[in-house]
Amino acid sequence: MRCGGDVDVDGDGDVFPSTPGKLKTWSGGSSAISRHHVGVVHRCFASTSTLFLWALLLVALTASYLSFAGLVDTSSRYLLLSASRARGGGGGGWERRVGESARPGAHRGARGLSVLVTGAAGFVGSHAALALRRRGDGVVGVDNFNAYYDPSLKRARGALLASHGVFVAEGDVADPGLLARLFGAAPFTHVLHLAAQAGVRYAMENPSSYVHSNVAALVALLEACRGAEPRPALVWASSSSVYGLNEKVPFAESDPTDRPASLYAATKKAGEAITHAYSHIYGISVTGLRFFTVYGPWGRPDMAYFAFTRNILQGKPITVYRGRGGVDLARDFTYIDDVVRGCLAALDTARRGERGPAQYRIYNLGNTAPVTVPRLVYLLEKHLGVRARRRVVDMPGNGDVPFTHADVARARADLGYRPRTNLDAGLKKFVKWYLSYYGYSSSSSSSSSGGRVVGGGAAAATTTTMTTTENKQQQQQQQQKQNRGLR
Ligand SMILES: O=C(O)[C@H]1O[C@H](OP(=O)(O)OP(=O)(O)OC[C@H]2O[C@@H](n3ccc(=O)[nH]c3=O)[C@H](O)[C@@H]2O)[C@H](O)[C@@H](O)[C@@H]1O
Repeated sequence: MRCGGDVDVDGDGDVFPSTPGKLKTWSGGSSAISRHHVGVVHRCFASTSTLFLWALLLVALTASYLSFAGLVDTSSRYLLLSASRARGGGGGGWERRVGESARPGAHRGARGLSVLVTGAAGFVGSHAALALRRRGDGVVGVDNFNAYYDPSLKRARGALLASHGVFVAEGDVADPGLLARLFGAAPFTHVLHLAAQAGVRYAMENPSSYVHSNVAALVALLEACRGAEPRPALVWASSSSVYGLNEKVPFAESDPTDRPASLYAATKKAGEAITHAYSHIYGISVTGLRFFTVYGPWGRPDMAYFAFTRNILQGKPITVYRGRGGVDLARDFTYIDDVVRGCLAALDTARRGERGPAQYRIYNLGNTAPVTVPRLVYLLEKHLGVRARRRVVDMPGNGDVPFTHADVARARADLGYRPRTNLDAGLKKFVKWYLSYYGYSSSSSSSSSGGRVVGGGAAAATTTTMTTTENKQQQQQQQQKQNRGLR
C-alpha cells in the first residue's frame, strides 16, 4: 500500500516505509492495517490543496531528475572527449589540421593520394612523407617521438615536415582512440606504416618494445583500416632480417623465412603473417616491403654507419664485428632515395576496392650489391678525411646475421624499382649532411648506449662546436639548404 510512495513501518509517525517487506512486519492484524490505512489516507489526502501541492512536488522532482541526468550525460561525454583530445595532442583545430594536411593538391599531374604515414618523424617516414607532399599528395604523419634514439633529431625532422605543410599528430599507433580520430578526420586512401621498434640487437635489452610497436600497434592499425571508409590500402615496412639464417643468395621473396635470428626479425615475420590474415579476411590491400639496411642523410643514430661516423670524428674507437672463421660481415646497404622511390611505387600500384581476393604483395627493396663492414669503414674514412680506430671482435650472439643480399627482380617488374645509388655515393651525401647538422665535433650528440644516442644531438645551429668563421658560414648555407628539403 503506497500513498505518495511509502507507508509508516514503525508507527512512529514516518509516512514512507522503505520496503513492502517492512510493511508486512508492521501489519500485525487486519484492524491495525485498516486503522493505519485510514490514518494515512486521512493524512495524505486531507484536502484538495494538499493533493495539489504533492502533485506539484512530484512534477518538480521528476523535472529536476531528468535535467540532472542530462547534465551528467553531457558532461561525461565532454570529459571523455577532452581526455581523448588530450591524448591525441589535439585541441579545437586538431581535426581541421588533419583534414587540411590530408587533402591532395589539385595541380595537374597530382595523383590524388591521401596518405597516413606512421613513424613520420622517423628516418624513412620523414623522407617518404616529404616526397609524397612534394608531388602533391595529401599527407598526415603520426609519431610518438619516443627516446629509442635522440628525440631531438625526430623533432627536427618533424619541424621540417611542418615547414612543408605536413601535419604530424603526436601519439602512439597502438592507441585505437588516436587512430579512430585520425580516420574520422580524413578519408585516407593509403596508409604507409613505417612506425616500428627498429634495431636488431636492442631486442635483447627491451624485448617488450618490439611486441608493442611491431605487433600490437600493427594489429591496432589493421583494425582501424578495416573499419575505415574508404578503406585504405596498406603499405608497410617489413625487413630483410626475416631471411634470418637463410644461406641461399641473393634473397628472393619466395625463399623460406622461418628461421629468424632475432626477436626483431621474428616480430617482422609475425607482421607479414598478421597482415596476410587481415588481407584474407577483410579484403585489405597489403604490400610488405623488406628494407635492406637503409642509410642516408637524416638517418638513424643507432645504425653502424651513423655511430661509426660519430666515433671516428670524436677520435673514439669503433667496434667492427667479424663473422665465423674471420669472415667479414656484409650488408646490402640501400640508399634512402631508392627506398623512398620503392615506397611511392608500392603506394601507386596498390589496388583498392576491387572485387575478388585482395592484393597481398611482398617486395625486397635492396641495393643488390652487398658491401663488407670493413669497406664501409674505409669509405667513411675517405669522406670524413679521418682515420678510424678499429677494434675488431668476433660477432657476438646478439641476433646479427653474417650477410644480406637482395634479389629485386620482383620489385623491378611490378614497381619499376631500380636502385641508383652505390654505397660510396650514398655515404658521401650522408657525411655531407652529418657535418652540416652536427658539425665536425658533435659533443652533445656523443653520449651513446649500444649505438643509441641517448641525449643531445639537436640541429646544427645549436649543437655544433665548429671553430672557424668559414665553417660557420658554410654551415649556415647548408642549414638553409636543409630547410628547403631533406636532401
Ligand atoms: O635490413 C634490415 O632489415 C635491418 O637493417 C639494419 O640492421 P643491420 O643490417 O644490422 O644494420 P646495422 O646495425 O647498421 O649493422 C650493419 C653492420 O654493421 C655491423 N656492426 C654493427 C654495429 C657495430 O658496432 N659494429 C658492427 O660491425 C653489424 O654486425 C652489421 O653487419 C637496421 O638496424 C634494422 O632496423 C633493419 O631492419
